[in-house]
Amino acid sequence: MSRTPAGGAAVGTTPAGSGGGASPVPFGARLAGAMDAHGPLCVGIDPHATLLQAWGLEDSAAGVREFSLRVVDALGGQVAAFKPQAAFYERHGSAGVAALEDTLAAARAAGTLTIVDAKRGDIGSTMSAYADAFLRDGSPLAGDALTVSPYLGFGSLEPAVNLAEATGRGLFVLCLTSNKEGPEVQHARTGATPPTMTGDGVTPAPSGASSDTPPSATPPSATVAAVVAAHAAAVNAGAAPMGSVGLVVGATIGDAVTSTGTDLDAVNGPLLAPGVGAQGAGEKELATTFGRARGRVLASSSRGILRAGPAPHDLRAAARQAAEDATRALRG
Ligand SMILES: O=c1ccn([C@@H]2O[C@H](COP(=O)(O)O)[C@@H](O)[C@H]2O)c(=O)[nH]1
Repeated sequence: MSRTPAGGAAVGTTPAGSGGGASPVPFGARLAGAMDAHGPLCVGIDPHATLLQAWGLEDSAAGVREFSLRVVDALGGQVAAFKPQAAFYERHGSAGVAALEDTLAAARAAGTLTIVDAKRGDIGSTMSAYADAFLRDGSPLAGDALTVSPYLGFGSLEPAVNLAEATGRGLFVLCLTSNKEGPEVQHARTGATPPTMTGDGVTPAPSGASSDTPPSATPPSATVAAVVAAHAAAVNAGAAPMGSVGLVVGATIGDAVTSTGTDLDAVNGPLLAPGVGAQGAGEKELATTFGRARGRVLASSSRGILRAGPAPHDLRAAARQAAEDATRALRG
């Protein structure tokens, strides 16, 4: 089978680590260009066993590789981004991880941005190793961005934030996830005070009461999601057209942005919105969930598009429809 991209020029998406020596174009700028060129849609590559079977492929590393390369062949150069889900590759061991590497290389060759959905997070010293694996130029597992978990504290992500900035890559930090179990953690209130912005930049949050606060006053209480968003806002301050540290905010979360007091307007970074398609969110949810931040939303659908395969023209039709729906909802 030919592995030539199906066509369509990607604007402003020069992959990170593509050489040249000059400072890399930041991920936020590259993603903004790709969304303008192709619409605000990310196609998830999730080679579920059931999908492999439906496509006539075996549930093996070879099947996962073939599935993924067919998706890239059909849609490369035509959508803003691909989001391969690492779990579906890792379940096949080292050969599966090699299939993920091949998928990332094929997407890079097709000129389409990749978000590796691996949701990594650990203490800072270990986070450095994850950053090295997924964000370093020349690493076979490096895409253009990585999903990360802030639940060891946002500061533990610093090695990833720093390496992403140095290499023109991006992060998507879990904030308000699309699953129904997320609120028990993400809506919880915390004694931590979010970092606050000043005209000159970022001021770290005070650790205790300020001198004009009565000692008995209860410290301000923000939700976990609001604190995570405020940290991202602090990192992205001043970036144009937007910063490179985005958030994961599911399209299925209803009014949780408002009810948790999460200030998405201030984030100034991309918002990856899974939950479109198979999890039930559509045009209406995309239009109503993100408020004034909707222009920075990248809608993400995996099974909703992949189920249309394996014929390339059917995949393309499903992706085109999803991109049109997302464009109407988010940019109309
Ligand atoms: O909050 C989140 C974060 C990540 N995901 C991932 O996105 C895809 C969704 O797949 P669909 O087939 O479109 O439901 C999957 O890889 C999840 O792990 C999410 O759904 N929600």
